[in-house]
Order: sequence, then C-alpha cells, then structure tokens
Amino acid sequence: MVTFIFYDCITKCSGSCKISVNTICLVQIPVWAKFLMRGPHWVFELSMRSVNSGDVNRRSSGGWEAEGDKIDRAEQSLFNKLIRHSLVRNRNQVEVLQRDPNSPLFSVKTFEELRLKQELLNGVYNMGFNRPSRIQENALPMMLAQPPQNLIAQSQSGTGKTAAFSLAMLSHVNPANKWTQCLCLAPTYELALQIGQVIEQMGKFDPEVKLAYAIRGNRPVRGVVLEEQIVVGTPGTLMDWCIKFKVIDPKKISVFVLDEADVMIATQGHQDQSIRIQRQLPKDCQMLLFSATFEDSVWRFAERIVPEPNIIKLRREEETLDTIKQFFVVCSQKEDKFNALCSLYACLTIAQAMIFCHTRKMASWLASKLNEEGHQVALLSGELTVEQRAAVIERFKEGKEKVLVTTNVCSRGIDVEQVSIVVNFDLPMDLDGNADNETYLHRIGRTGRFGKRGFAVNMVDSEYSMDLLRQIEMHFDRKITKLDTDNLEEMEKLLMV
Ligand SMILES: Nc1ncnc2c1ncn2[C@@H]1O[C@H](COP(=O)(O)OP(=O)(O)OP(=O)(O)O)[C@@H](O)[C@H]1O
Repeated sequence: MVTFIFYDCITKCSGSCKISVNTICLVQIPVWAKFLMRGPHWVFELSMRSVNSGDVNRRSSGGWEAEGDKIDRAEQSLFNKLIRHSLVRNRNQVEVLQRDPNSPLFSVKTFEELRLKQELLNGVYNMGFNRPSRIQENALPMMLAQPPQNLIAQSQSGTGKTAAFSLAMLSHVNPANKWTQCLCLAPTYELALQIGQVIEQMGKFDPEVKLAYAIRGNRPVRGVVLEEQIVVGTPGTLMDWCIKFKVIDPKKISVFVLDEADVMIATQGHQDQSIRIQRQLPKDCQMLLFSATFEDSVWRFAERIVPEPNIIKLRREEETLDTIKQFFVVCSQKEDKFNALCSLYACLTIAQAMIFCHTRKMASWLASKLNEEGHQVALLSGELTVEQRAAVIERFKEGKEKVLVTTNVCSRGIDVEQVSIVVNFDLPMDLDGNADNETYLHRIGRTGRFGKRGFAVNMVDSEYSMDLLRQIEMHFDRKITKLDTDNLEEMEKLLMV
C-alpha cells in the first residue's frame, strides 16, 4: 500500500521499494550518468573562472550589497569576486543543477510531461520555472492521480515543495464550483501569506480560481459561504472559519494540505486545531503533508493520521544541501561575535543576510550595533504584531533592508532569493538545552534556495555551544568547518571552496 522513495545523494542513486498499489518510476542512475555528473561541475568551474571585473562592478553598483562592503580590500580580491559571481549566477546554476542526477533539483521530466493544465503551464513558465525539481517531478504525478492519493513528503529546504502542493491544489479545483474545495494550513501568518502569493502567481492565468486567506485580521461574514475555491490559513483561524463562522463546508473539501507538517503535528495547539478540521473532512479527501524535516516520532504520528499514504522520505545525510557551505567561528562573548560578523562582511560579498539570535534582547542589541556600523537592518521578533512582522518580511524581500536580525519566528519557510548567508549568532537549542537539529536545518535553509550557493556560519562562544555544534554535526553526519576570522586570507580560501 505504501510507496517509499529514497534519494541518496551519498551513493548517488535513487530508488524505490515496497511498491504495491502505487507504482512510481524513478531514475536509476546509469554508469554513463556518472560522467555527466562531472560534466556540470566542470562547466560551472569554467564559467566561474570566466568572470571579468566589469561584470562584478556592474553588479556591485546594482545595489545588492550592504553599504559598508564596497570600499573594502576584499573588493579587489580574486577570491571574493569568484564567490560573488557564484552567488549571483542563480539561473545558470539552476540549469546546471537540474541536469545533475545528484541534485535534488534534478528531473527527467518537463512540466508538460506532468500533464498540467495549459493555464498552469503558463503560470509556472511565467514564474521563470523551466523544469520541475525532483520533489515536483515525483510528488505531482501522485498528487494528480485518480483516485486521489495521500502523500507525506519530505524534501530539502528551498527545493520547490510549496510550488508542488500549490500546483496540486490548482489542478484539482473546479473553477465552476463556487465553494471552497482545497484547504492549506501553515504554522504562521507570514507563511500562509507567502503560500497564498505563490498560488496567486501560479494561478493567474485561470482568473476563475479564487483564493482567500484565513489569517488573523480577516473576518468572514458568519453563515455566508465563501466562493473562493482555495483557502490558505493558520490552524486557529481556519478552524473558526469552518466551525464557528460556517463559511466553509468541510464535507466539500477534496484536498487538505499541511505545510511544515512536522511543526503542525509537534505543536500541541496546532495539532489539536488541525485534527479538529481534519476530522470533519470527507473520507476520500486527499491529504498532503510536506516538510523539510520530520523527527521519527512525528513521522510515525503522521502515518497514523494519514490513511494509506505515499511516502517520499530523505535519508538523514541527505537533509542538508550541498549548496550550503557550513562553518563555525570560535568567539568568547557577544562583542567578539559581532567583530567576527564584521570580518565576514569584509571578506564576503553578502547580498542579504539573516542572523538568528536566541533572545529578543540579543537580537535588538545586535540590530543596533549593526545599525551603528551603517548596515540597513531589519529586526523581527515575537513582540511585533503579525501584521508588523509580515511588513518587515515584505521590506526585506524587496531588498529595502539587507540584514534581517531575528529570533526563531522566521526560521521556517520564508523564501528570499537573495539571502546568501545565514548566521547563527546563537545556536538553536530545544527546551531541554540540546541542539535543535530541525530548527538548525530550517534556519540554514533560508539560504542556498533552489540551487543558489549559500553560507551558514555558526558562532560558538562556550564549551556548551561547541557541544551543541558537535551534536548538529553528528546528527546530520556533516562536518562543519572552522573559520578563523582573524585570518582574512585563509577565510577567503575556505569560503571559496
Ligand atoms: N521548478 C522550479 N524552477 C525554478 N525555481 C523554482 C522551481 N520550483 C520552485 N522554485 C523557486 O525556488 C524557491 C524555493 O521554492 P519553495 O519555496 O517552493 O521551496 P520549499 O521546498 O517549499 O522551501 P522550504 O522548505 O523552505 O519551505 C522559490 O523562490 C521558488 O519560486
């Protein structure tokens, strides 16, 4: 009944097992493909070397970098130019990765072969997508199958999950029916807004399909049934819309999506509300659960609540992306961490940065220090209202601020293409004081999105935080490289690799 699909970046092959009802054709990597795998890297190296300074200068004057960056000696360094070039060459790099069988962005199919409606094809091409990513290629046929199939799917951050389930919802709705047919739940206001924006963009060539946001501040008229076919929202508000305001008839829902499904399941309040909604759905309603991370216990729970699911699961060592280079810096106290951050700015051309702190107090201290240094900084933490938070993220997405200092409120899902570095000013911890591996992965996943290169730098200020770092290394079986921020030359070399 259940289909397992494994992507194995380590052994460079993918495969499936235990197929019974649902059969999926996955690419077995042939021997010749190994040569192909070398090919794209080689091409990429070559193109990095062909950078000329005129190109770099043109990009610098385009205003992508932070102010204090421009007159630094690093500006003249060849290494730095190469790094910058590789960070901004997004589209070409994506093309290369999408032909690399070793990449989560690889696909053998085109969007046409996924049998999307013409309006949706227009939508994806209009968004600049040329080929589906691996998760889109594998998940879409299951999600579009008849009879509908349930799915629990895991794929690395920034590999196109949102686009995948948005396409599934848009494919399923019947625009002639003026009632809600698809529900999508996200854990935060900001994420719900972002998902809605993706759906609106993708669906813009089918103006009959309408979307509503069940988020705080939006209040429907009690008893007046919504005409919007798709509703995206947060669990509490969406529950009210179904149960209290009765503007959605749960019995008429044919697709139910949980984004960041692990947090929806692991957070008690979200879980209760999501399950209350889920219980009212018809038996044949398709259930789609997506996330980049699933702890084992959460995974087991998900399998219990989703009947006969198809499963797309990553091996632990595949969860971190190769495109994100991970480093740590040893510091003694917060001022020292701040100086290390300044050295990073001196050494790297940073388009936009996200910096995570453990407490609001630390975040606000850091934001004002960075401000004093002349950086354009936005501060995002839990005391802002959701509307204020959404406005801060929108400004950051538009590039009005180059640095976003935040606490965990922003660790999941937020998609800002130009984030080239994530700094863990404080390492993420769970309530028991252990390393919070899932949060770590979601945080660093704010960079390196859809094939872009990214850097994740962790500030280690005590033996305790060094221990957290080691736990993270062990959990993902990935080495995190030490950076000496006093040695700019060596640092440039390491960042360049
Ligand atoms: N097939 C595609 N071709 C090109 N770009 C794509 C494609 N699919 C998605 N993208 C882009 O890649 C970025 C990341 O996609 P998306 O937000 O869907 O990833 P995600 O897996 O949901 O990330 P997260 O785990 O952080 O929630 C977005 O900017 C999106 O527009």
